[in-house]
Amino acid sequence: MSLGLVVAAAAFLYLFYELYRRTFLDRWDDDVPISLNIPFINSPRIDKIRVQHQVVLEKSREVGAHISRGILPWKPWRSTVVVGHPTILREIFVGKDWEAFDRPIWSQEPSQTYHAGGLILIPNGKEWREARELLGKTFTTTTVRSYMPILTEELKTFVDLAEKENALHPDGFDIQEFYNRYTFDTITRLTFGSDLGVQHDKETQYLKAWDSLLAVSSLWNLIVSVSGEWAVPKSITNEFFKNYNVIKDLITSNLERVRSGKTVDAKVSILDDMMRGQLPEFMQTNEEALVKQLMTLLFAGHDTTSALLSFLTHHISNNLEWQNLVRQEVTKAFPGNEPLALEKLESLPHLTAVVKETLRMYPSAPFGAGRQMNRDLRLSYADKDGKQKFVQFRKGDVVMSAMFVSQMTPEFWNKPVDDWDPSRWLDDPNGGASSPYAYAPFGNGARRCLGERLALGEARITLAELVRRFEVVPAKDPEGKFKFAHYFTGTIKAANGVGVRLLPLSKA
Ligand code: HEM
Repeated sequence: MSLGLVVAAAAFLYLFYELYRRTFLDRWDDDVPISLNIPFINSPRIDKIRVQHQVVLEKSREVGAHISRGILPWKPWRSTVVVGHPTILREIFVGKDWEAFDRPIWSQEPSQTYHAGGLILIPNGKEWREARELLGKTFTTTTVRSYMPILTEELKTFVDLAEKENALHPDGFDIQEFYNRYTFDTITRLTFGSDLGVQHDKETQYLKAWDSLLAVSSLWNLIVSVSGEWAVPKSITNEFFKNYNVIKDLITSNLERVRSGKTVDAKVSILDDMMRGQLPEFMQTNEEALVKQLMTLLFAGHDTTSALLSFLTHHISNNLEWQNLVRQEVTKAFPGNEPLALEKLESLPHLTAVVKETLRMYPSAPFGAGRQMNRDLRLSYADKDGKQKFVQFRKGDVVMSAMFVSQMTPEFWNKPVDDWDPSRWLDDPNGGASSPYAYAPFGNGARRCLGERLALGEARITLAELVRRFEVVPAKDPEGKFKFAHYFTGTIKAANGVGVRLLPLSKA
């Protein structure tokens, strides 16, 4: 190749890059560090894909910037802004422009069929408000308390089965696996009124179909985000709809049951409650829209609660001091094995502190629900030296609310953030954070998690029952098969399960 050609190629590349930079990279004109993301190579690296929440946190600590922007080189007009700074989180959740942070367009794509249109992914606007109002009625403090008979029954099954497993494996067993089935039975029963019995039989078609549905749709999403809908093989869509239809049939059969006036075991269900109210028009005229609202509850309320219980049990089993504090509090409030009641459990400070602290270190959905800008917006925040900084959002930008970052950044907390230390919550509702928006495991504002009271109720009642019956200690694990780690698949889970032994208290 002649020297002239090399010079011409270099000049062309330089001009191309300059044009690219000026047109795309400089257009944001703010203080947010920018990186060109190449999926699987630097963002997230393929070997780190399961711990991307930790990678984001580490990067944020390393550069001291708690907001960052990534762009795909071939889609430079749209950036993804990861926000872990409480000032901007506040704007996203409750600021005067909160509606500019809408749900993402991709949430309307076919790969999201099972819950697109459900409350989590429905765009801001009339249909979302109507759905939120309807479902909101089934998640008030009073309604959640009325779910106690179902919660108590499922809890009893869980404890019986865990006790049997414990007897079979004196060195310890994985309690996360049991939580997974317990929370699935609880949420399906509360939502549709169906007692699926997966606690007794993990091979039931429903749990299998649900797990496959989530796995296949993650794969589908991944292909779409890197290449586009055209690249999704037919085998994936077929597998998706096969599983989708199992869950859909379960819901529609319950819809028919409610419409024909039958209730299950004379117990309540969210579906029964919903159908007693006035359905918004868009759900009356389109049954699929109604089905999706219910599927969303299953999606939102299963993994998240199971993760909270798993991480809670991990820490309680490794911290007998706090376990004893919670036990003393529970046995004092419910002497002589009195039945547990949510009203009283909600007022126990140590129980509340351990749950809050667990959600600080392991917010089940570490990036919340994705958002996408429906218009341009420029916001300011102060860095740690009090200097004013700007972040420019452009229409179409994807925005991730990274509460995992704000909850784990030393700058925003007055005690070490890497320690599980529930005491930070005893005297301060903000846990010693410099802003009430540094802590947001359930989000905040108009789109705050609807199931928060239910999730907290399940966590409180389960932990209270466990610690008043057993001393919960770590599994004997010389080979490290339960080595503690967490991984990310939209929600976080304990990567190797949570190994425990349950020592009945009379013999402990
Ligand atoms: C520990 C358990 C849970 C955690 C940590 C959690 C967390 C979250 C988060 C972070 C959001 C997004 C908030 C935002 O982007 O502003 C959310 C939304 C939502 N969650 Fe939960 N969640 C949990 C359990 C549940 C349960 C049990 C249900 C119901 C069965 C539920 C139903 C919902 C719904 C319907 C939304 C969407 C609300 C809307 O967009 O209007 N969640 N949740």
